Amino acid sequence: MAYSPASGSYSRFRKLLGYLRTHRTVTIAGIVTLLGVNLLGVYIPLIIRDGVDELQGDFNLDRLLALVPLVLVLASVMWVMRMTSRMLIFGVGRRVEFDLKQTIFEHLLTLDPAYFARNTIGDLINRSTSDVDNIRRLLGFAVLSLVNTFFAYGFTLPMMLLINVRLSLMAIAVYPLMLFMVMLFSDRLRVQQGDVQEALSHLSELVQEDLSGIGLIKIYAQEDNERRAFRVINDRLLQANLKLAKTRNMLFPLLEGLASVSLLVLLAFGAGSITLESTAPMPAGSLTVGSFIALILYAERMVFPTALLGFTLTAYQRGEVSIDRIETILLAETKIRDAADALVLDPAEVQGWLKADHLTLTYPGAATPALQEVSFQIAPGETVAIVGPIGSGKSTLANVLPRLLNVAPGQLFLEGIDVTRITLDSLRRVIAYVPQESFLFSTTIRENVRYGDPLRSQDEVQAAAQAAQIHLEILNFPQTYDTLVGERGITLSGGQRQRTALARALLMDAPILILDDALSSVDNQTATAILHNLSQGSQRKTVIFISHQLSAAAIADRILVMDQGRIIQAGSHQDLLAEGGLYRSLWDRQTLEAVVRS
Ligand SMILES: Nc1ncnc2c1ncn2[C@@H]1O[C@H](COP(=O)(O)OP(=O)(O)OP(=O)(O)O)[C@@H](O)[C@H]1O
Repeated sequence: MAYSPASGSYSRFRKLLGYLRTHRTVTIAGIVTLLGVNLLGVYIPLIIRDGVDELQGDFNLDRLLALVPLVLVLASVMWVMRMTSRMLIFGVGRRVEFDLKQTIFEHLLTLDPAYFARNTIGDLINRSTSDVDNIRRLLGFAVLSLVNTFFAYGFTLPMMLLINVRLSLMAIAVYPLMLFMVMLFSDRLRVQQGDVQEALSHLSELVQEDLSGIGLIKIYAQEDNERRAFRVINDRLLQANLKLAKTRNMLFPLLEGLASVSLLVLLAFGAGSITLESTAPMPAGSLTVGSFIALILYAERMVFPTALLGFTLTAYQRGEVSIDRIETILLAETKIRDAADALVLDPAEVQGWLKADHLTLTYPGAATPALQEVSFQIAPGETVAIVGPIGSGKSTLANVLPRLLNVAPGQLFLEGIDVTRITLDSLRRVIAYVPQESFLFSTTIRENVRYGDPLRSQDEVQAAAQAAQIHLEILNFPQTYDTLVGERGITLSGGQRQRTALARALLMDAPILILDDALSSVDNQTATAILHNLSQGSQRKTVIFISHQLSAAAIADRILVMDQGRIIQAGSHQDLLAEGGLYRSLWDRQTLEAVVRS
C-alpha cells in the first residue's frame, strides 16, 4: 500500500474531530483548564507590574511580603491546572489510540482473505501501531500546543498592546516571518514524513516475511542476500529519516532564534522608554518599570508557543500522514457481506444439499476464469472427491462454497437457497472447512481443537481427535491435551498439524465438511481410514474431499475431475477408470509412482 494523501487537510481535520467525538467532554475539560492557565498567565504579570510600580514610589517591605505569597499561590494554582490540562489532553490521545487500534482490528476482521493477499502483514501491523502512535501524539501534544498557542495569542498579545503598542508591534514584527517559514516548509515536511512511514512499513514487511520463512532462508543459504536486502531497506529508512531531520533541524532553530529576537527587541528599545518618575504625568510612549517587566513576561509567554510551532507542525503533519494511511485500511470494504434481506439458516434444518449452476469465477486482474461454468449437485451425506491437476481450480471451488470468495448470485445453492442470500455467519456455521495450510494458534492442543466453540467438553474434544486419528499421539505429548503448540510450545509434524486442524473442524459437527488437500501430509492408509470413517455411520455428513491422493479419493461415492476451471469428468472410481481420459491417466501415473517408490 503506497502512501497517497487520500484527502485534503480539511477532511483530515474533520476526521480528527471525528476521533475526538466520543471523548469531547474530557477534551473540552482539558481545553477549559488550559484557558484557566492562560488567564492566570495573563493576570500574574499584572500583579507584578502593579507591585513593582508601587514599590518604586515608596518601598514597603510589608507590601512586598504580601505580594510574594499571592504570586506564589496563583503560580501554584496555575501549575496544578497546567498539569491537569496535560493529563486530560494526553489522556484523550491515549483513549483515541485505544479506539483506533480496536477499530482497525475489528475492521480487518471483516475483510475477505483476498485483501490480505494484496497487502502485507508487516505493512498492516505498522499502520496499526506506528501510525496510530502518530495520531496519539497529534491529539496529545499537537492539540495541547495548538490550543495553547491560540490562547497565548488571543490573551497575551492584547495585553501587550494595552501596555505599549509600539514596543509590542516591534516585538512581534518577526512573527509573520516565522509563520511564512512554517508554511514554506510544511509541504516538504509532510512528503518527507510520508516517506519515513512508508520505509518503516517496508522494513516491517521484510522482518515479518523473513522471520516467517526463516527455514527457507537457511535451506537455500540466503542469509547474505537477506542481510543485504535488509540493509538496503534499512538504509532507505535512514535516508528518509535524515532528510526529515535535516528539514526539521533547519526550521526549528530558525524559529527559536526568530522568536528570541522579540525579547532582544524589547530589551533594546524598551529600556529607553522607561520613565522612573512615577508621580509626574507619563510622557507619551513611555512606560513604568513594572509595565516593562510585565511586557517582558508577556513576550516570554509568546516566545515558547511560537518557537514550538515547528514541533507542533511536525506532530500535526506526522499525524496527517498517518490519518491517510489508517483511513486507507478503514475505507477498504469487502464485497462479501450479508445482503440486506439475508436469511439466517437454522443448522438443524440443513441436510447438506449443494448445487452449483454454471458457477463461474474470475480472480480480479486474471485473464481467464478460475472456475468456468461449473455445474454439479451433491446430495446430503454424499462423499465427493474433487481431483485434478495443479491449478485446475479445486481450491477455488472449496473457497467459494463458504463464500470466502465473492460468488455471483444465482450460481450456488445450499438446500436450494442461493448462498448470497444467506447470512455469512449462518452459512459458515454449517460448513466445516479445513484449508490446505493447517494453522494452529500458540495455545494448547485442547484450545486449538475447540477453537470454533471454546465451551466444548474434554470428552467432545477427545472424540473429535479420535475421529481425526490424532488422539493417541496427543496422549504421548508432554502434557497431553494441555501441551502448548506453536511459537510457545512444541512443534508438531506436518501430519500432526493437519489432523489437529481436522479435529477442530470435526468438533463443529457441521453438516458439510470440506477438506482442501487437508490430509496431504498424512500417509495414504491413515487418510483413507479417516475418510472411510467420515463417510460411514448414521450421522453422515456431506464431505467434499479435495486431494491429490487418488487412492483415498477412490473410496468417495463420486469423484469430480477438474481441469482448467471446468469439471470434465464425474462418476465413481470404477466408472472413471473404465471411461479413460484424465482420471485414468492421473491414476495410472500415481500407481506407477507408488510401484517405483516401493
Ligand atoms: N488469489 C488468487 N488470485 C489470482 N489468481 C489465483 C488466486 N488463487 C488462485 N489463482 C489462480 O486460479 C487458478 C486455480 O487455482 P486453485 O488454487 O483453485 O487450483 P488448485 O486446483 O487448487 O491447485 P493445487 O492443486 O495446486 O492446490 C490457478 O491458475 C491459480 O493461479
